[in-house]
Amino acid sequence: MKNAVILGASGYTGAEAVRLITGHPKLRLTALTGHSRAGERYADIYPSTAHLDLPDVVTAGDVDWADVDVVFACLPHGASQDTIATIADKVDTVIDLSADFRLRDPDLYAKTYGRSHDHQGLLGTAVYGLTEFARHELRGAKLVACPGCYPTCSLLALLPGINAGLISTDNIIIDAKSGVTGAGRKALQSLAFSELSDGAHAYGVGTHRHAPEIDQILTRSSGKETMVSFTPHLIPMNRGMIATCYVTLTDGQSVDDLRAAYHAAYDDEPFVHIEAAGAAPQTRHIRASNHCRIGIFADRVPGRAIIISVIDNLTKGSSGQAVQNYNATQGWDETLGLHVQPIFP
Ligand SMILES: NC(=O)C1=CN([C@@H]2O[C@H](COP(=O)(O)OP(=O)(O)OC[C@H]3O[C@@H](n4cnc5c(N)ncnc54)[C@H](OP(=O)(O)O)[C@@H]3O)[C@@H](O)[C@H]2O)C=CC1
Ligand SMILES: CC(=O)N[C@@H](CCC(=O)OP(=O)(O)O)C(=O)O
Repeated sequence: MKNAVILGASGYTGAEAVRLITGHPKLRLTALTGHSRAGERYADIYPSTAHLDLPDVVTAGDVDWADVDVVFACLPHGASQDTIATIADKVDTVIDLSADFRLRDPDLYAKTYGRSHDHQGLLGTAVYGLTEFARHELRGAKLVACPGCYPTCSLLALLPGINAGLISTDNIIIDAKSGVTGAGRKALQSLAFSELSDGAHAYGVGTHRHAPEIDQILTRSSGKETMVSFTPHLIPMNRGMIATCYVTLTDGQSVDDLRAAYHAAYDDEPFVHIEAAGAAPQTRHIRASNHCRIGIFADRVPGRAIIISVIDNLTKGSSGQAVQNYNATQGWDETLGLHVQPIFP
């Protein structure tokens, strides 16, 4: 057994990490941290866990780091890099769910996140953990930067086509929608039921911080400087996310070629599935699971295709992928702890 600590266990991704890790056969939770909720019983924060024997919530400063093997950091960006810098040499592995170690260029990080990156030595050691495309680097990694939820959903939809040279890097358009848990558990007027329960809106139009993250990976994969058009929306849904990607096929390529490339990339993957031709993926088919479903369509505009991807933002989009990444660092079966089936309906 490995001893695991969850930083930010009082938040939504932290709670999802608790749900998954308590079902993991090789992980034992030894500490849970919070910020404003430190000092509380975990069951008072999440009553659904009352039947579990979980540690009380403490601050990161109160954790006894002796014998801790792995830390799942479910903290806001900024707080995450500062906290990880104080513990990285005390534990074997840090799996960071925040944005702090995703962007390779510290200047781009500062521009995107409005603060400096103060731990650039650590930044240089981080592996970008989009598991399906990072296995070799993940094995033995000490610090893993889990991708953002929108980048996970979008990149799973785009990378097989980009890697096979079937999709042009020009004019990629990503239209994405997220459930409200994507914004975390904080109490904000803009996240109130009365503000959100019966409407939808775009946000971060032309400016969202996940666009440079997607650009970075597509540029690295294609070898061509790539910039995507990316617009996220908030929709009245609790958990789940959908990314509809409009792409141009490279000369002479067809949607059948595209489908063949996606099957080649994903048919052996435990968590990524291609829909039958003509079928569109639905968020309710992956709800509360680590699965991603992808639909591939010809556009009515000749030479263009539409690729649609769905994930659960709290599972494949954050804590599920985090557990999958830890399994990969250890060389374990990647599905350990992740046999949670989609909740339906
Ligand atoms: N929600 C999602 O779908 C996804 C989130 N992420 C990323 O995961 C991270 C966590 O997100 P999420 O769980 O949604 O957020 P929440 O707001 O739900 O939880 C944040 C957690 O961090 C703690 N915290 C807040 N401020 C500080 C601080 N200054 N120092 C230390 N701890 C602090 C909170 O403690 P307390 O509640 O006790 O105050 C809470 O435990 C973020 O970086 C987010 O961007 C990534 C992918 C998807
Ligand atoms: C609905 C909603 O607000 N979603 C969040 C994304 C959550 C996420 O993945 O953010 P990180 O990059 O910080 O990990 C947002 O758009 O900022």
